[in-house]
Amino acid sequence: MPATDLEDATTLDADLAAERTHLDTSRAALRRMRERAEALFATGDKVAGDAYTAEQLGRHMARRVKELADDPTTPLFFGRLDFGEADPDHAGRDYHVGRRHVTDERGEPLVLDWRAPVSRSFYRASARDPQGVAVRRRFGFSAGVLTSFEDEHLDRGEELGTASRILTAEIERPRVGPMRDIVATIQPEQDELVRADLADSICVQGAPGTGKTAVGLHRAAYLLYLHRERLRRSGVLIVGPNRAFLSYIASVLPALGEVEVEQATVEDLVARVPVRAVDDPAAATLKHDVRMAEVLRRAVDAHIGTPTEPIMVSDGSFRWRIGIDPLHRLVAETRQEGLPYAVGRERVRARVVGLLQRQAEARRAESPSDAWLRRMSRIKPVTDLLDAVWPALTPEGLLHRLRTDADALGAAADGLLTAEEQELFRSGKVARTAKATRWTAADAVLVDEVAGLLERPAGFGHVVVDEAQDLSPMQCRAIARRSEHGSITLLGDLAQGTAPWAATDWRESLAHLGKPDAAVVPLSVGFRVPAAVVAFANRLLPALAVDVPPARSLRHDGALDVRTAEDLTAATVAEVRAALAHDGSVGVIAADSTVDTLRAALAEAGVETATADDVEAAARVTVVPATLVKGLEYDHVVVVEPAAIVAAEPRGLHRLYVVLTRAVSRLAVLHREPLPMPLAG
Ligand SMILES: Nc1ncnc2c1ncn2[C@@H]1O[C@H](COP(=O)(O)OP(=O)(O)OP(=O)(O)O)[C@@H](O)[C@H]1O
Repeated sequence: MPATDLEDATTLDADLAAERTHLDTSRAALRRMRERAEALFATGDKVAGDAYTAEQLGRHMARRVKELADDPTTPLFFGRLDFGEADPDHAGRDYHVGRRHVTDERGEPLVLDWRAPVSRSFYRASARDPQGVAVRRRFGFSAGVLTSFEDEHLDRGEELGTASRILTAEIERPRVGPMRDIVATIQPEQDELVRADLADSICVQGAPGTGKTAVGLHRAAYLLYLHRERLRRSGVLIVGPNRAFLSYIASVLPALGEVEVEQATVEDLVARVPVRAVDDPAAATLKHDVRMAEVLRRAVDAHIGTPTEPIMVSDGSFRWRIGIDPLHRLVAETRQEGLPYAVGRERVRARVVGLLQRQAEARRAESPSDAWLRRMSRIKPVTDLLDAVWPALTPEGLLHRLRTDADALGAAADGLLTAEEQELFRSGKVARTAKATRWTAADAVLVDEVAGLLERPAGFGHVVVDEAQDLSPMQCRAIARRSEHGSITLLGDLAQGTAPWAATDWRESLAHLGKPDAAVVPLSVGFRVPAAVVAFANRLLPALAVDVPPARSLRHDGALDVRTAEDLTAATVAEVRAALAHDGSVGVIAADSTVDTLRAALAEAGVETATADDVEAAARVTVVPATLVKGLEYDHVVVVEPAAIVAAEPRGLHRLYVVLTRAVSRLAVLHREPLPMPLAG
C-alpha cells in the first residue's frame, strides 16, 4: 500500500473510532437523561401540590420517559455537519444530527434533533448552496453498530445526491416488519414538504413509492416538535385507508419519539352509528355525492319554524308575556347568525329567558337568581316554543325521517335529486325507528354530516390524510369538519384511485376539504419500485384516464418475471418457495375471492403465512387480498391472475396498478388467462 493510502486508511480508522466513541458517549448521556426523567417520574406525585397537577405532571413525565427510550438497533445519530470558518453563526463547529436531542451533563449538545433549525442544512445544503456547511457526513450502520461514513465536501463542490452509497443501501435494504422512518435519508424535495409551515395546507401528488406516506408522517413529527404545546392541545390526526395500513405505519412516529398522534380510518372518524348493512353500489355512490350535503342542510333547516303565539309565563303572583313580534325577531336573528343547529336552539332559549329576565327586573327592581333563570329556561311555555320553532334533533333521527318520509325528502331534495335518485335514496330496508335501523357505511358518513350541522366537532391542529384519492366528497367534508381551524397534508396518487367516487382532480378534493387554495406539489423520485417494474406497471397509465406526472425510479436493480401457468395455485407455491431463498418479505397478492385457496395451499405446503394487519408476525410470507394492499410493500411480490383482479371491480385496472407497484425488489406475475389489454401490449 502506498504511504498516502496508508495514511488515509489510518485517518479513516481514527475518524471511525472517534465517531464510535461519540456514539458511546451519546448513548450514555441519553441513558442518564432517561434515568433522571424516571427518577422525576417516581417522585412527581410527591412534589405536585394537588391531584390534578400530579396527574398532569405524571403524564408529562411518562411521555418524557417514553420519548427518551433508546433502541439499540437504531443509530442515535446518522449524520454530521461541519460548518466552515466563515459561517456567521456556527463558525468551525460540528454537529451530529440524530433522532432526538442528546445533551451532556453541562447541557452541551451531543446530538441535535433532525428537526432543529440547524439540522435543516443536513437535508438541504448542496454544492451550489452549501449554507455554510463545509462537510456533510453520513454514517452507515449495521445492527446499531457504526460501520462506515461518507463525506461530501460541499465547500469543494463535491455532492453525491442520490448517488450516495448509504442512501442506496437504505433504499435497497430488505423490508421486514412495519414501516421505518427515513430521517437519515430524507431527500431535498421531500424535506421541503416535511418542513412546510404549520399554517400551510399542502397536497402531494406522487407516483407509487415516491415517499408520500413517509413525508406525511415526518411532517407530523416535525410540526409536533416545532409547535409542541399548541398541537398537544389540539391534536394531530393521521387518516389512512384501512387497519392493515395503519398497523403498517403505526411504529414510525413512536420511533421518532412522537407517542401521542391519533391514527384512524375515515370509517373510524364517522363511527357514530354501527355499520350493519351494505348499500348497493348505486345507492352508495349517491350517498357519497356532494349534493347530499345541501339536501341534509335543507332538511335540518326545515325544522326551524315561525312562532305563532305569544308566550305567557306565570311566576308566583307575576305573569310575564312575550309578544309575537319580539319572538319573530328573536328567531329570525338567531337563524341569520348561521350557528350550528343545536347551538341556535340554545341561543333562542337564552334570548327568551333574557326577555323574561328584563321584565322581572323592571317590575321587581332586582336581578333574579340563577335558580330562577334555570327554572325559566325549562318552564313549559318556553320549551313548548322551542319544540315548535326549533325542535331538538338527533342525526340518526333526521336521517331516518328522510329515509321513511317521502315528503320530507322531496322538500329537502327539490331541484337537487331527481325523483329516481330520491327513490334510490329511500330504497333498502328501513326499520320503524332510527335506533333499530341497520345503517350502511355511507349512512354513517351522512349521520356524521348531520351531526356536524347540529354541533361542530372538536377539530385537530393538523390532519395528515393518506391515500386521499379514494375519499368521496362527503368523506372529505367529514375531514374538513375536523380541520376547520387547522391545516392538512393531503397525500395521494390519482392513478391509484379505486373507489367509485375516486378523485380525478385534486382541486375538487381540496375544495371539499375546505382548503381550496392549498398548493398541489408533485413528488417525482420513486424509492420503492425498480425501474423495470415501473415500466411494466406504467403500461396501464394511459388506460387510467388521469393526468399525473411520471416518476423516475431510483432503483435500477430488481427483477420482473411475467409468465403463464396452467395450475396457478401450484405455481404460486413454487414461486413463494423460490422467493424465500432471498432475504426479505414476500407478498402474495390476488383477487379477494381466491385468497383463502392460496392461503390453504401454502399452509398445506408447509409455508407459514400472515395476514396484512399482523405486521409483527414472524411469518415472512403475507397473503393479501388486492383490495387491502394499498400503501403496503414487500420485497418479493407474487401477483396471481391479473385478469381476475381487474374483473373483480369497476375500477379494476386502477386496482391492478396499485397491486403491480408494491414490489421493492422482485415482481412475479403468474397468469392463466390473458393479461389485461394494456399490459399485454
Ligand atoms: N428519502 C428516502 N430515503 C429512504 N427511503 C425512502 C425515502 N423516501 C421513501 N422511502 C422508502 O420508499 C418506500 C415507499 O415510500 P412510501 O410508502 O412513503 O411511498 P408512497 O408514495 O406513500 O407509496 P404509495 O403510493 O404506494 O402509497 C418506503 O419503504 C419508504 O421508506
